[in-house]
Amino acid sequence: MWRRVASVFTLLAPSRSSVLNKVPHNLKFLEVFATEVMTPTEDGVLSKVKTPFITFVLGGPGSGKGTQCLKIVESFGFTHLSAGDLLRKETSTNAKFCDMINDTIKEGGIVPSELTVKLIQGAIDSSENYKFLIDGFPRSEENRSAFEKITGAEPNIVLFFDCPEEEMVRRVLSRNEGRLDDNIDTMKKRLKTFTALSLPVINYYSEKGKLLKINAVGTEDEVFEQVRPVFAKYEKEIR
Ligand SMILES: Nc1ncnc2c1ncn2[C@@H]1O[C@H](COP(=O)(O)OP(=O)(O)O)[C@@H](O)[C@H]1O
Ligand SMILES: Nc1ccn([C@H]2C[C@H](O)[C@@H](COP(=O)(O)OP(=O)(O)O)O2)c(=O)n1
Ligand SMILES: [Mg+2]
Repeated sequence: MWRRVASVFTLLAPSRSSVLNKVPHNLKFLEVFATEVMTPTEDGVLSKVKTPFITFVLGGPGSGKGTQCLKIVESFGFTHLSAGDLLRKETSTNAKFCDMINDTIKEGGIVPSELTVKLIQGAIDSSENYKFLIDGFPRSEENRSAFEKITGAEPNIVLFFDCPEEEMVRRVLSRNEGRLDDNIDTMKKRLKTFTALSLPVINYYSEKGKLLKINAVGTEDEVFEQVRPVFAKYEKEIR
């Protein structure tokens, strides 16, 4: 019998009730790509459960992360969680943080990690899926360490969309989604933030051997032809 583990974040952090810590503590199951575990149900019967498969999707602003995530969802059935989308949604539902989030986004900064991790954790926990694309996160070492500390989890793989600055600027300025950060002043600040805070995270995963670098220049389909084999390789873990 298949069932999804109750909550991703209960798998590794026993003090919190979330899917990631339903599996024995410190097992580092995400690194060994285990996708099924035997877990006792309330009546004591052992049943197979799927463990989460987490992909971080990184790249500068306008590099095409969101666009490629939609294609990955279509082909491989992932749930797409964009940190930016979660924060923008929060501005319409949470009056307390609305101004802080909007100001940070407009200034090209990064929202305090605790809030972003909480939103990601909540979205994972309320999903029935077990495979997730976490898009635009972690964007700083602080983001990364907060995620690890709060959830006890690590990504299975990390995609990095590598795109020249001029191309990112061109794409952002013609994105036309009415976003308050899609203007040249914010974009300049975002590129500085990317270099100063996000590139170190990308280097961290590269050194760990988890980074899969994708050339983001080309048509959407051409870029996806580089992405597809990455997930095809993990077919056993994500089917
Ligand atoms: N390969 C591509 N070539 C040209 N334009 C693209 C490509 N991929 C995405 N875009 C466009 O560039 C803009 C930014 O893409 P998006 O997916 O929102 O990037 P990100 O999420 O990394 O900021 C969007 O208007 C999108 O339609
Ligand atoms: N981990 C994150 C992700 C996004 N944000 C904020 C700051 C970012 O500039 C905005 C927009 O992020 P989003 O991923 O939607 O932006 P792009 O798709 O890369 O253009 O949200 C954040 O503070 N922390
Ligand atoms: Mg995006």
